[in-house]
Amino acid sequence: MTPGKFITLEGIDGAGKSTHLRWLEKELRSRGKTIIVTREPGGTPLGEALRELLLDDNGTMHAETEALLMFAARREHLDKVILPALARGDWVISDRFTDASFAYQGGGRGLAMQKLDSLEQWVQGEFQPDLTLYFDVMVEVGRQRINAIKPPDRFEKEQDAFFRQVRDAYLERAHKFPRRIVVIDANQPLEEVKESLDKIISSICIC
Ligand SMILES: Nc1ncnc2c1ncn2[C@@H]1O[C@H](COP(=O)(O)OP(=O)(O)OP(=O)(O)O)[C@@H](O)[C@H]1O
Ligand SMILES: Cc1cn([C@H]2C[C@H](O)[C@@H](COP(=O)(O)O)O2)c(=O)[nH]c1=O
Repeated sequence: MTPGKFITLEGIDGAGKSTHLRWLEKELRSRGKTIIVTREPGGTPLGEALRELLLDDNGTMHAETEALLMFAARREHLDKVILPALARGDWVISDRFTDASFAYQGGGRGLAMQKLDSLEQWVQGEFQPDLTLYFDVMVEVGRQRINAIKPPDRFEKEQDAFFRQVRDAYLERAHKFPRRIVVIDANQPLEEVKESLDKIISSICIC
């Protein structure tokens, strides 16, 4: 059996991940892959309950509590969804994974990256996505897109300075892991982003 692949999509809020995830799912299905679409925080009943607490716009929590809950949801997600699907030979596409913890809790909240390294090691060992598509967008553009569609959640209520730190941390991750993380310019119009994505999927030959 051909082993499955694990693809993650990352970016600041409003970068366009969810929009392009739907396109990617369709594209890979048309190539005969069995696709499991999931998200973080979430993806399991417990993870979705944690997501509600984490995104609740009236909620407050210590930055370390936030990081621990993200990794707790991830442990469950790996155990119940991601690893079993990959073992069956399915492909898994996740709207966010561990890079988001480094970007939001590390970059945005300022938690020590070594603490996140330890949590990562504890929860997933050496396991990493086969491919991460990072949708890079200017903070102002992401915010405009989000504001146009829904009221902000607890993260989306953060100031631009927070999102600049998140974006910088994502770019640092992309620099550190150039073979895994592909940067896509998501400031472009939808069709152009889709074309870039199409080229990447074809050129990296993950199929
Ligand atoms: N390149 C683009 N040009 C114009 N509009 C876009 C582009 N990409 C996405 N959008 C629009 O921006 C809005 C937010 O997109 P989407 O929900 O895909 O972002 P997201 O990265 O998943 O955000 P979040 O992380 O907050 O869920 C949607 O209305 C979508 O149609
Ligand atoms: C996995 C993960 C997520 N976050 C943040 C990033 C987003 O603001 C929300 C999820 O909302 P989305 O609409 O599904 O993008 O959660 C985080 O801070 N840390 C994480 O590890």
